[in-house]
Amino acid sequence: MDEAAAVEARDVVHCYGPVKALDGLSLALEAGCVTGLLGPNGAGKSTLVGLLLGRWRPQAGRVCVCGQLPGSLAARALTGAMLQSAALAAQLTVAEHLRLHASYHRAARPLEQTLALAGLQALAGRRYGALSGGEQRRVQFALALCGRPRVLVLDEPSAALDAESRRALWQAVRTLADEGAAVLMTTHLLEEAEALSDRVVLLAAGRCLADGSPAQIRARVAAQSLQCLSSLPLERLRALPGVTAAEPRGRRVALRTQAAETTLRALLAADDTVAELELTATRLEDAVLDLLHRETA
Ligand SMILES: Nc1ncnc2c1ncn2[C@@H]1O[C@H](COP(=O)(O)OP(=O)(O)OP(=O)(O)O)[C@@H](O)[C@H]1O
Repeated sequence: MDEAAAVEARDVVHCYGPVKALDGLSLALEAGCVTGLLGPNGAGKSTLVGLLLGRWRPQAGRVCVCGQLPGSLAARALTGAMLQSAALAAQLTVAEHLRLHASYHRAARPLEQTLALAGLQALAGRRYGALSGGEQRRVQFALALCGRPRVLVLDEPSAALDAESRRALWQAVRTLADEGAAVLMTTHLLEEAEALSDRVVLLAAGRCLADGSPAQIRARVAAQSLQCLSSLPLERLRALPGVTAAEPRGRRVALRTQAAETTLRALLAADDTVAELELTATRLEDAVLDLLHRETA
């Protein structure tokens, strides 16, 4: 095992009856790095999170958290987690929850610092049950970070957060990584993964399909996106040279192309009504869709 890694999974296989959720997955997470864990529904992301938290053991392979067995007291003391749902006592206030949780940790963060990182200063005295869904998510985030974890697992942390809270959460996650935490974040928001992740791991069918910085993942798909108003039907657009996908985007159509200039020439030759033309570089979302498409093709 890699002693320097904050988390290491090696050759992990995990099955639920006949369903192979993880199929020989190996992954090491470094301190100070935010890793975005991406993948379609059923890819195995939550299974990996469950293994890191010691909820279950792999049927084959090994998982270590800071050299400890996941779920052990030592590993739990070093891990903070924000899962997709949490059952917290409705009658306790935000500050009471945080004080209680901090009391489990030897080097817990001061309450004011935790409140500030999660944007909860104004809500410290409010009962948890009287908070909105997004505010409750921020409390769950605060609980995950209050013990100064060396490994922070965030399972779809932005779900239910408004745009401003989401940006604030991203900033807080960045601060925690800069302090040295190894952060693993699952998300379906590729904009979030792109904005926040130092590294992106794309899972599909329990295996790693791609692993690299957002820029490296984008570079694996030498595609560009072309949007325009066109009178051609989608089938004609899909058949243009270089085009790998065509789909409606509001009034316009979005084409993904491997050869932008060639596609553009053919498009203009075939349709003299083309308007509102816009050519953009590949976003992480396009690259991920392309990689998944190639896998299933
Ligand atoms: N408790 C369970 N019993 C049986 N099968 C399960 C169980 N939990 C997960 N699975 C199956 O294991 C596979 C991986 O599921 P997992 O929840 O890890 O995926 P995921 O990537 O987290 O998906 P999502 O994005 O939908 O949350 C899926 O095929 C799922 O149906």
